[in-house]
Amino acid sequence: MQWEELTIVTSNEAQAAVEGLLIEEGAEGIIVDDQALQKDGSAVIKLSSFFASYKEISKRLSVIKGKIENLREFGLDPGEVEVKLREVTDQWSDEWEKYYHARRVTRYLTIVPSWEKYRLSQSNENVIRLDPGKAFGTGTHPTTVLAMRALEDTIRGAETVIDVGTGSGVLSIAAKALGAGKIYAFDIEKDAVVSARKNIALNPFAKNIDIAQNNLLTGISVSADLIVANVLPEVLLQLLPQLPERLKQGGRFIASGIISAKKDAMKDAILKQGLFIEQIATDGKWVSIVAHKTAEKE
Ligand SMILES: C[S@@+](CC[C@H](N)C(=O)[O-])C[C@H]1O[C@@H](n2cnc3c(N)ncnc32)[C@H](O)[C@@H]1O
Repeated sequence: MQWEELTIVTSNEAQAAVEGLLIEEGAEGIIVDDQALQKDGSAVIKLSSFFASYKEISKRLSVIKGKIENLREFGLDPGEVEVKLREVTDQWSDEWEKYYHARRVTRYLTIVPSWEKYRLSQSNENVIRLDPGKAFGTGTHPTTVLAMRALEDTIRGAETVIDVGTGSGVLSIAAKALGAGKIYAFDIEKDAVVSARKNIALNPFAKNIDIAQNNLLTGISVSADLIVANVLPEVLLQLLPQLPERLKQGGRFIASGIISAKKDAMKDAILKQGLFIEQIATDGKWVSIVAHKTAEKE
């Protein structure tokens, strides 16, 4: 198969955000070189991302460059950005598999690549099998891990869950492993829906998950006990006004994908929807927030 390899050199602090952008543009995989150096010897991050040729990513280059420059508005300095595009025919996925191994990402959840053999080390460990067609599909990104930790703290059993921006489906599968009931998973990207379906099929316990292509919760009439969304802050801001109607009384919202510079703005925006913040967690420069609909005793 013909691929286009888009290589972006950026700063360490912008790495995760640029990865997020590449995923949203439809990258099928990303290889991160965190040992790269610029000509002057300063440390940089080199992200090699792979796109199917038919996606004609070359037509999106100026948009991608613009989005990277816009990260400055979110308090992230992408440094001196270099962007290169070339055609490749080799099997990048062989390369990818070298970097991706089983990892216990939270107390109870372990992510295991679909091709890797794995023996449980503890009886309370839940294994999630994933085939990372997309980089966020690895389940090991800090924003995904924060969301999974919040799911562990929140799920008691049988909750109806909505997963907004499901990507590889990892959070829906995690919610199932933790005992959730019915799950509705949505993503704006058709490829993500396909990838989520495949990953759900890899995990036989993950039954009762409906997946559909949808923009946020527009046109959705389900009410949920729990809504989880790991998406970029600007997407979270669009989602917030839809939450009060879709959450049951006492229902919870888990927001992840928040860069720490945006934490206070996000808290304010959540409070404006009449939700109450009950937990804020951080991992490096990433923040997750858990909020609920009805005030217990604040
Ligand atoms: C950062 S990834 C998270 C994937 C996965 N939930 C995880 O935690 O690893 C964000 C996902 O949100 C999706 N997304 C972005 N904007 C969206 C929108 N307006 N409606 C639904 N999904 C959206 C993207 O396609 C992408 O799959």
